[in-house]
Amino acid sequence: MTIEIRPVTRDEAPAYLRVLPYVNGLPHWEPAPAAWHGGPEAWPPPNRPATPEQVARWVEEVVTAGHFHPQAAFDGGKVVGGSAMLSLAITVPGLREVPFGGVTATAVIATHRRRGLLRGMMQAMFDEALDRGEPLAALSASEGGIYGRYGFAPATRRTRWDLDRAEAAFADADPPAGSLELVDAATTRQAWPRVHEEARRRQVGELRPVPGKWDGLSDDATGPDGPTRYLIHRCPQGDVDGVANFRLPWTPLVEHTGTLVVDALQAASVDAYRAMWMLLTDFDLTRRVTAPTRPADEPLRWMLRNPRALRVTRQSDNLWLRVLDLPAALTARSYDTTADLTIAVDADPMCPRNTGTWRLSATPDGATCTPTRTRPDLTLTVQALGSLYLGGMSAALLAAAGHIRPHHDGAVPALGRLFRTDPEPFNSFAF
Ligand SMILES: CC(=O)SCCNC(=O)CCNC(=O)[C@H](O)C(C)(C)COP(=O)(O)OP(=O)(O)OC[C@H]1O[C@@H](n2cnc3c(N)ncnc32)[C@H](O)[C@@H]1OP(=O)(O)O
Repeated sequence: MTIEIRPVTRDEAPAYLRVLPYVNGLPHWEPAPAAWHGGPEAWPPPNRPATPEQVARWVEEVVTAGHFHPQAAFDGGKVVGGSAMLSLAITVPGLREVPFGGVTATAVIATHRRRGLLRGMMQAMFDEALDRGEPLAALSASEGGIYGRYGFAPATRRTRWDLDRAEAAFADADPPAGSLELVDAATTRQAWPRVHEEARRRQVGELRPVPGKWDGLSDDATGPDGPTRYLIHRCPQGDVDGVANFRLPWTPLVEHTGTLVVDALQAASVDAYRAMWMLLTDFDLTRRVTAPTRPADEPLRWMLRNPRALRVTRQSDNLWLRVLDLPAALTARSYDTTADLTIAVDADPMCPRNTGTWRLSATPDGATCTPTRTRPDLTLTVQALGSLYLGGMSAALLAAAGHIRPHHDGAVPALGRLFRTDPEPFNSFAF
């Protein structure tokens, strides 16, 4: 078997797409209970294999979108695996925007798995991302056991929670300022980009969406999931500052009847956030609300008279991060404290320039990161650095798990103080 790994030409794009599970109708999410997806079901229903018209439409998107960079593995000229990077941007500590390569649309056909094809494509994508000046890579992992070996590690979390309507009383029941409106999909397609743009600039971990992200929203009912309904909030001046997509799905299971599912909710103000949740948690003829893709630290809990009523029913990793260019990444974010720390990174064969000892001199105004020969304060894996980068992971926890090795007392607390951010990083959607 001679495998060739290289970018995909326009003529090869249909064959690249057809190896992908979401195109050929094979499972593309891990089944429960370890599933990373947020839906209430044990395993999401499979897609039907794409029609030739759909493939033709996606080919146009793949080859014409400047931000889409596909790679494929060829065996005897036939596409047997594919992966792609999207050029995106993420909000990092200091509320700065940093470009990154988002790994997506990845698969190797069943006959060619476990032979290093994904490793080969990943290496090609890392090299291209570095050439484009993207110091980070990120992804959502279909399975938790695959991506650590390429240097990725969980950097944000997401939770699914349930709240029974009978327990959803708010501690402060006064109506928030502004007004709510139930709207159609066309209005929502306009509202989402505005609200998300405002919110993502204030939330570490949030992503700049790809063009057309909300174009697919519709008012059509699709099967038992029911049509998506849309809610917006306007501030007293009339501007939209909150938006939510929710459903009232039909189910044959008595225990799931009367469930209102909030698929997405984003607010650019506290009033919009509180007003939307007040309506959605007290919807007539429902019993409970379930929200599948929410931050681990949901302010709603602390708005309730009974905070315990909001029950987390699934928690999983969300965005996995990989530092490709260590000095560029560490100087792209800011730090709340002033500190000098010397960190050594274990061997990183896929991005060898990361390996070595680095002196990070951080202040709230900026940081420098330069190679040094001095004795390090601590040694860590590139995975630990990926988990720490957005400020959501405890350095003490990673040290206790053996991913950080301090060389003197005080090194791990100093690292923790330097990297931690509040609130916890969160990305409201994947790519
Ligand atoms: C970011 C996303 O797009 S998520 C979607 C990912 N796609 C899927 O899950 C679709 C179904 N799965 C697949 O198509 C393939 O299994 C892939 C793409 C995940 C992996 O492709 P492969 O070419 O088999 O991976 P590759 O051979 O490079 O694997 C490298 C290592 O990962 C291991 N590995 C790969 N997949 C798995 C897995 N599912 N579970 C456990 N280990 C795995 C291999 O055994 C190998 O181990 P080694 O480094 O110790 O030798």
